[in-house]
Amino acid sequence: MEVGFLGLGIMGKAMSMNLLKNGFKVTVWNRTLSKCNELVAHGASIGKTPAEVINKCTITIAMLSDPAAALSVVLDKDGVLEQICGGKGYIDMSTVDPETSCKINEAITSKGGRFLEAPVSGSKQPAETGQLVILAAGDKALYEAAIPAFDILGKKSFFLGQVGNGAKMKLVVNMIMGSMMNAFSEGLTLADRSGLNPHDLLDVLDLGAIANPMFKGKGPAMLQNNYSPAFPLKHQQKDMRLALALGDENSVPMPVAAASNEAFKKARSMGLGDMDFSAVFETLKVLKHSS
Ligand SMILES: NC(=O)C1=CN([C@@H]2O[C@H](COP(=O)(O)OP(=O)(O)OC[C@H]3O[C@@H](n4cnc5c(N)ncnc54)[C@H](OP(=O)(O)O)[C@@H]3O)[C@@H](O)[C@H]2O)C=CC1
Ligand SMILES: O=CCCC(=O)O
Repeated sequence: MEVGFLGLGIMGKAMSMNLLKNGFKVTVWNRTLSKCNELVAHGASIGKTPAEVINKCTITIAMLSDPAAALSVVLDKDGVLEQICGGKGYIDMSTVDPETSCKINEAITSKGGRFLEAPVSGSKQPAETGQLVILAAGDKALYEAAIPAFDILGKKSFFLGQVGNGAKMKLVVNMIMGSMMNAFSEGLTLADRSGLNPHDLLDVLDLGAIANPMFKGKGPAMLQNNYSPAFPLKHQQKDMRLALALGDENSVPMPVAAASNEAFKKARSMGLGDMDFSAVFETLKVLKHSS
């Protein structure tokens, strides 16, 4: 199967590499074109523009940073829209809001193309090992055509109905995750400041009802001030902001998420946006120094 792939950041690089290693022919494009070189060394072809990739491939996947990037790659000059047509499918796996996804759907389908949104749960390592959870919605026939690729990329795919539902599910999940990361950071800080060993807290948490892979995976690195980015903090803050907007639209009070968003904004203002989202822990250390 031949697929196009637009966006070779942390996730896109790992996902397209995984497709290549599993026998797919892949044509890649990235805004910073030099990032295509490593994929080419593993057998990928390059498209010089998104339009060129769409022209070559029946199905093209995108994994881009945010709503502005997702819209730009479709609508701007040399973008997806210039070449999309009947018989071609476009799958956006970026995390965006439902409105952005609906706009892209309208643009693609107005040219006769098929559209599926398919954001993912899971980070850099699950992307490398094909263990993502795929939250698809939109064109069911395109979903079925993409299953061979989804089976490589993920451990489970959900089809959630109409366009927007995948985006909503992803935002709800990441809203919970961002709030948990803040509670975890506060817990580690409280343990330390009240005279406990935070490593003991990690052990206690791991044996109880709130044990989870995020605490287990990120906790030891956080205690070493290691925030090597798997999920960049700027993207987590973007997801909190988009989830809060979804809460506004649906009149859902979300004081916990709102407080977490403020903490991520503070971390961004401290220059931590490109670090892993667990670097929100650093915002609490600032309080210590200033007290
Ligand atoms: N990292 C993670 O753990 C996860 C991330 N996600 C989501 O996946 C998406 C990608 O994340 P990730 O790979 O971590 O992000 P990165 O920041 O590593 O990569 C972002 C990608 O978007 C491209 N890009 C940014 N702005 C534009 C633009 N205006 N036009 C064209 N391309 C643009 C970048 O190109 P360039 O190289 O030129 O900058 C790069 O390819 C995000 O929506 C994120 O929320 C979802 C699940 C997990
Ligand atoms: O959007 C990023 C999600 C990261 C994760 O699920 O670990």
